[in-house]
Amino acid sequence: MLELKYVDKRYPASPSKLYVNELAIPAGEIVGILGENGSGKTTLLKTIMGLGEIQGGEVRIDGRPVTEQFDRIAFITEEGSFLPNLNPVQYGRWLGEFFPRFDPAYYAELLYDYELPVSRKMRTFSKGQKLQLEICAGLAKRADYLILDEPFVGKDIFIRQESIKRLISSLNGGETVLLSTHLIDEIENVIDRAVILDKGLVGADVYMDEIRERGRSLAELMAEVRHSRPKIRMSWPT
Ligand SMILES: Nc1ncnc2c1ncn2[C@@H]1O[C@H](COP(=O)(O)OP(=O)(O)OP(=O)(O)O)[C@@H](O)[C@H]1O
Repeated sequence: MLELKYVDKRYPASPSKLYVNELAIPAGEIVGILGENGSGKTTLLKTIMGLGEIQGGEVRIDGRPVTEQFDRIAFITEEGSFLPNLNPVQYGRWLGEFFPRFDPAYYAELLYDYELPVSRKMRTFSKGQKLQLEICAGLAKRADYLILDEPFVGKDIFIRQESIKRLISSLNGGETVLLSTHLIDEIENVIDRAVILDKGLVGADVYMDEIRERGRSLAELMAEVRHSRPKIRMSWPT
């Protein structure tokens, strides 16, 4: 179980902030972290990963601070690996040194399944291949939490669909997936739950089954969150 309580995150010299009163995500859920540009999705995901200081509150996994359990989390970024001059085999050795649960045999199997060029430097990979390699690395870390921040940016529809399909089918049911994206139509049938951020606050937190039962769509719900935001009256000086 991932739990956030009274989390208060601010940036120096910026009016932006994130405040999460209470958010509990049981193991095994696939959760969409959604919201407009600048609503706080990346900030929330980084906070969950224990990156950067928070001004208040706590983030815990199974009752223990997230900062003591980095090995349980895999972060799959849109940029791909931070080690572009390595090839996937060398990258696998590096992962094995830093992630105690890393499973080299599973990694090799995934690289083969994804048909990735194993002896080419990662900087020569296409955006789609970089994403797929990061998915292989994330899964092979045998992490309990897979965090994907805007993984589909710059990828074509086939790579997007294939990557998400493979990722979901590779899960063993115990992993929790947190996925931020603007492509809500594409993940609507993949996620179990949607957490919609609005100006740094949780505007809605709903299960997809509930949305479907009510005959609603994610897009409608997001619009509702937007419209229920208190309006600030602006007037030009006379
Ligand atoms: N390092 C930083 N310093 C100051 N302000 C920041 C920093 N990072 C993010 N912010 C601000 O925090 C707010 C939330 O940013 P964040 O990147 O979390 O939003 P987002 O929902 O991921 O946006 P997008 O969909 O555009 O990627 C924004 O107003 C942003 O300008």
